[in-house]
Amino acid sequence: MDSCAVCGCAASQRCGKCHLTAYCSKDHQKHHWKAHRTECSPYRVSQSEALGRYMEASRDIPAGEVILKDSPLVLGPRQVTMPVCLGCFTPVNGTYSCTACGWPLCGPGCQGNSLHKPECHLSQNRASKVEVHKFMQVNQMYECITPLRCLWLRDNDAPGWAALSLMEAHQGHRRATNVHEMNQVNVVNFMKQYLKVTAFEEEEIHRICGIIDVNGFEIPGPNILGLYGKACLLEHQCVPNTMRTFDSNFNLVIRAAVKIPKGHHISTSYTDPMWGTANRQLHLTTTKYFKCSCARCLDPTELGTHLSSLKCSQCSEGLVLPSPSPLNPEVWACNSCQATQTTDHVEQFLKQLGEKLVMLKENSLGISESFLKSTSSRLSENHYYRSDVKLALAQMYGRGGGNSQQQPDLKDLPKDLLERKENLCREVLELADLFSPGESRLRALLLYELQATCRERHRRLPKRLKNTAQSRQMLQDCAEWLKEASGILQRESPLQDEYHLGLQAEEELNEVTSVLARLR
Ligand SMILES: C[S@@+](CC[C@H](N)C(=O)[O-])C[C@H]1O[C@@H](n2cnc3c(N)ncnc32)[C@H](O)[C@@H]1O
Repeated sequence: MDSCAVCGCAASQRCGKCHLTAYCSKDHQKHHWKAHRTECSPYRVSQSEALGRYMEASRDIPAGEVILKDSPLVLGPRQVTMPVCLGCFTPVNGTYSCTACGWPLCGPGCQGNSLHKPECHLSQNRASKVEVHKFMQVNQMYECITPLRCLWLRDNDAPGWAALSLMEAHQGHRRATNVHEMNQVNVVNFMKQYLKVTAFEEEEIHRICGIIDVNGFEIPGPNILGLYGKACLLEHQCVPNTMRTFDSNFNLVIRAAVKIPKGHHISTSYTDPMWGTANRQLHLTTTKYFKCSCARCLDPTELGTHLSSLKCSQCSEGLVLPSPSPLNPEVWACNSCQATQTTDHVEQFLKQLGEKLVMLKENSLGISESFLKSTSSRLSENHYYRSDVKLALAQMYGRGGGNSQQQPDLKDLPKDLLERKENLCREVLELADLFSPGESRLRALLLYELQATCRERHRRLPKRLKNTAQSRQMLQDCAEWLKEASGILQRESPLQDEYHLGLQAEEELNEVTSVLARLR
């Protein structure tokens, strides 16, 4: 039974807005409103047959508002990882191991790290210490660590275990999959046979593996997976209305990316919003066990962008789209001449192109441009493969350095390539704003590149044109883009490169502002 937020007595009513704070009577609720209104959660938890539990806005939420800050219930290495320190997650090479259990650590400093406690205790049933031999490559021994940290809650943290146990595991769907088989070998059998951990039933271990897959958040950068008791309730949408960041303590912060009106569902993206429909669906069905049927997924044109469309090889104008629906394409058909291609043929073609794309090396400007040229007659202009390459090029042009070929710095970039960089930024930005609306990380990265090209154009102007209204406006735009980019990027954790780019953007903003002040 809940207890009343005012007197602590048994409470049978809840705040009608957030559905979280409880009261014993209407009087106590009224009395508490003055204090509660500032903290009344902007979301409430609802439930439907199609979604299970989900969050909806309990009032209008303005863009940028923090909806939720959630501390991790469990942090552990991702399932597929090379050996990392089980205290701080940095890669390890075996030079130091925990003196109690034998799992490699980065050094004695991490031996007392409380994160390492579960597997350290649970690995001590062995007659000898754990031995890891395979470093600097994926090592299956680590697949058991995050499950062990979850299972540890059962006997050591009752509220944490209760929160974890409420999470969706999709056990029924998982049972017939390869993932279940792999979990049986690498987690269940490994725990029993190698670690000699016998305190958990097989079914319980599988359920935890399901909970990790369905609810885990990958923390960008340091190879960590986190489970969060509240944020796990966020539903997926292919055009989400929130953005998420992690602070340096791995707390998850969810902000409204756009205004979310009262009653609207609050969503995040479980995939990369810049992927095409088939790839997003594949990820969702194989790791989250549901088919997304949002407006974007149901629209063969992906909201008019043609992110997944091909160009017709039979006629010169048409685009080839999945038909009758992207969720169940029987064929791919040209929207001009109606010529069709089998789904298998399209998948095979995209698979081969995808393999080529993976081979494009970082800093290979020429090869990336050739990829765009060679695919221009086969893929739609915005196709996700092309957009991926355009994004890479937008960031590469003017970066300088480079490994094999020396790439020019921005100041030495020929005029046509400076223009090319600017156009690429604008093209990808349009897609990013549509699929990750609001203040997304991708928008910030693109604004940073865009302002760099625009400032460089200003720098190249002859002296007499540097102080016209038009050229001052160029710098004014740069200042606005830098301000927005630095604000977005500095919300990231200082553990991430993006945060440091945010600091750099702020410094550059100061430079632009002082140039503008001198010009006026
Ligand atoms: C991280 S959990 C979200 C919370 C979950 N609904 C619950 O009740 O615990 C992810 C699961 O929610 C459901 N879900 C989330 N977004 C969905 C969507 N757009 N369409 C259908 N199901 C969705 C799926 O079952 C998915 O595996």
